[in-house]
Amino acid sequence: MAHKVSVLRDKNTPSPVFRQLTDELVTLLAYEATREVKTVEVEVETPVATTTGIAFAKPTPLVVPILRAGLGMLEGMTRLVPTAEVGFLGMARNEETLDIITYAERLPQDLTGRQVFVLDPMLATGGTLVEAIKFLFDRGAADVTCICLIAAPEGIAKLEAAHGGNDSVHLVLASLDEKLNEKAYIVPGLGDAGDRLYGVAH
Ligand SMILES: O=P(O)(O)OC[C@H]1O[C@H](OP(=O)(O)OP(=O)(O)O)[C@H](O)[C@@H]1O
Ligand SMILES: O=c1cc[nH]c(=O)[nH]1
Ligand SMILES: [Mg+2]
Repeated sequence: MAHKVSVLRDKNTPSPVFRQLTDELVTLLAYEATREVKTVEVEVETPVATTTGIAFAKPTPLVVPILRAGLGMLEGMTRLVPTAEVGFLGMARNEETLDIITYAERLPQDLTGRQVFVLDPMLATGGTLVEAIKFLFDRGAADVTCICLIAAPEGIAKLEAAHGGNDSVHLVLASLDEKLNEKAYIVPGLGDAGDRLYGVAH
């Protein structure tokens, strides 16, 4: 995993390779993130006999990539949990004020009892994830697991302060980096994940 993160960080890694590596990394992280997913026993008919298998418990788990950069993680996640449902949140950080603007959402109004898996490669100040988690709990989510590639200690601290007491909030990471710079970018980080994935058109 560490090797993949190193290539991801390299500013000379072009978007197609960056996308491929993001996809591979999230599948590795998703394995860890879904260890606690609620399951139920189901009867399975094999070509030979009837047996007991397992399936996701209802309500179906919900995967929520945070646009733009979270989208780069979606395929890798749905490859591991193909029967999960997918909802979308579009959130952007104002680079001057660091305020978070939620500019799009396509999510069920009622998330009562649902296990939600949030996808976002970067946890910098924590503003985006704190807001996203609040949004999901406000709609009734039972449990939120955030899958990120890289985090700064400042972002972890903000998440702890906002949701630390809630043992239904979980975080899975590929790398905990050193700090934020004066522009609130993660150091050493990988730059702006959305730009690295999709080019600079924002
Ligand atoms: O922890 P924070 O300080 O909130 O920063 C992290 C957020 O910043 C980046 O998104 P950005 O706002 O650049 O939008 P993008 O995903 O469309 O690039 C990244 O994808 C995270 O969502
Ligand atoms: O380093 C950072 C910080 C915020 N958002 C990013 O995409 N990268
Ligand atoms: Mg983003």
